[in-house]
Amino acid sequence: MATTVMALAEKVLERVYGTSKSAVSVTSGDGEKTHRHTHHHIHRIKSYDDIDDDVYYSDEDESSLELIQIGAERTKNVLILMSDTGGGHRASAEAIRDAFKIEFGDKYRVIVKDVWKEYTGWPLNDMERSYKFMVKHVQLWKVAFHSTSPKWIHSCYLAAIAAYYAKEVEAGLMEYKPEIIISVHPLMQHIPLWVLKWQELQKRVLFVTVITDLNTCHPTWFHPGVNRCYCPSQEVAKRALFDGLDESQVRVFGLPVRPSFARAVLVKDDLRKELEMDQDLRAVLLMGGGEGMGPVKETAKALEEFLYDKENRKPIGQMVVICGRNKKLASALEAIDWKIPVKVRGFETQMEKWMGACDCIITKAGPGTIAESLIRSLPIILNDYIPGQEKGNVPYVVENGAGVFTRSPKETARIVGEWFSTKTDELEQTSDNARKLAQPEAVFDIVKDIDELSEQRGPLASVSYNLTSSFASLV
Ligand SMILES: CCCCCCCC/C=C\CCCCCCCC(=O)OC[C@H](CO[C@@H]1O[C@H](CO)[C@H](O)[C@H](O)[C@H]1O)OC(=O)CCCCCCC/C=C\CCCCCCCC
Ligand SMILES: O=c1ccn([C@@H]2O[C@H](COP(=O)(O)OP(=O)(O)O)[C@@H](O)[C@H]2O)c(=O)[nH]1
Repeated sequence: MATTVMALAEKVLERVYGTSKSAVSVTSGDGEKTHRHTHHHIHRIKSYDDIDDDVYYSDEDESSLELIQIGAERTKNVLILMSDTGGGHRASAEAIRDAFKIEFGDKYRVIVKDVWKEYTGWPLNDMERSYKFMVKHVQLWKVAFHSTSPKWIHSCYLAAIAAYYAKEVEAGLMEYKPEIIISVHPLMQHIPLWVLKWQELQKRVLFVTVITDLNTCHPTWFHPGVNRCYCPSQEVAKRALFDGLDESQVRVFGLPVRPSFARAVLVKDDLRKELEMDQDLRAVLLMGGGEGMGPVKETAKALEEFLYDKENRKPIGQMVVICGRNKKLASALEAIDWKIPVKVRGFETQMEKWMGACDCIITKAGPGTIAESLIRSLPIILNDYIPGQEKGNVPYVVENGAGVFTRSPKETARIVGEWFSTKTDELEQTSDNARKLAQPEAVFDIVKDIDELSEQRGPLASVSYNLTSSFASLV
């Protein structure tokens, strides 16, 4: 069934492209090629057969058109496809970009893009809002996640979308002339790969997927047409093999976390001074992903009770609450007159510092936050998860002894209270287990493997966009 649908999808694309491929680009009055965005910006770009070996154009920030002079060793373009559905995909994309820079300097030019948002129309360009709505109405997300799991169902949806937007996606991909495309999002395999296939670029452009879910990920992550599929855990690798990927395509290095987490040496005492926290009291970090989701307020109130020694009228711990983009939550918490030292913060850009300054963390089961906490050896209390992709993160943490799961704010606060008083040994042991599970080098292993793959393809000259039959024939 799935094969039939894939074949149908290809037919749809064939229809879309047909024989006349002139709709993507138009020729301006002066004879130069121009290229039209769905945003109605018109960018002047060179067609690929116009590109000579020494010079190419880049308009990375959309406003400036810069001319890049290239020496003997040309910089390779890497395009990372992501979407801001949750905070994790962007964090992983930025981690990969930073690791490329650290490992290879100017050898690669890395661009992080939400091609759906920038180039297509509804509903793809509005995924963030739709996703937020769906996870708020959690049953709706559960049905959408599970009902789209069979390959033939999601292939149908994606083929329908491709029929509308393949050309726009193509324009988005081609604008950056990538030699390497990295997808860090479950819905960014199929359509880009179809586009590459139809442009006969599949053999020249390296396409890899970096999965950012630790266990029960959606099957759209797995596409047999990729050069590599980087899985963060053995559980995900098993699913990839089960879904038809070959062992040679699969690598398990861990979830990519920003180098500022992986490589920085941070001293707790210094961090507490810098962040103006109490120097002596143990500290708990409370958060709910990039959007500040889950029972954060209730848990903060319960923690206040359990971290206050009523007999001696003094706190036994302090608390940091990071609300992410949830401004309503931040202002509600700021208005409270706390009995213990509390820091309420909005969206923080230096999470590694706040994590480094604390002794344990309470969070929903977001994979990014979990991987970062493990690197900082933080015992984890998971207090919520999004059905589907985050469900499997709970056993991943609990069965490895790196934390516990409870939905009850009171129970959560009781555990923290004990960790900070009578059960400090348990806190230490859980912290050790967390450290053992951490994979701080994952992001570097991933970029090194991509570099190796790209080197195996030979010098860039042979990969350059010297196209005669494919995209060049569009313009
Ligand atoms: C009775 C039948 C009803 C069927 C209704 C189905 C209608 C289809 C509508 C929606 C499609 C739902 C897609 C499900 C596939 C999702 C794959 C997945 O795992 O997505 C996860 C990401 C979010 O990333 C996760 O975020 C987490 C934190 O929040 C965490 O960080 C984790 O690591 C991340 O992986 O979700 C998305 O990006 C989904 C966005 C869906 C928005 C839906 C809006 C509609 C827009 C376009 C329709 C696209 C339809 C394509 C369908 C393809 C089928 C898969
Ligand atoms: O104020 C904040 C809150 C969260 N994050 C980061 O956002 C990501 C959240 O990803 P996760 O997968 O945990 O959950 P999501 O937000 O995708 O649901 C992690 O890298 C966090 O460190 C951040 O940088 N600043």
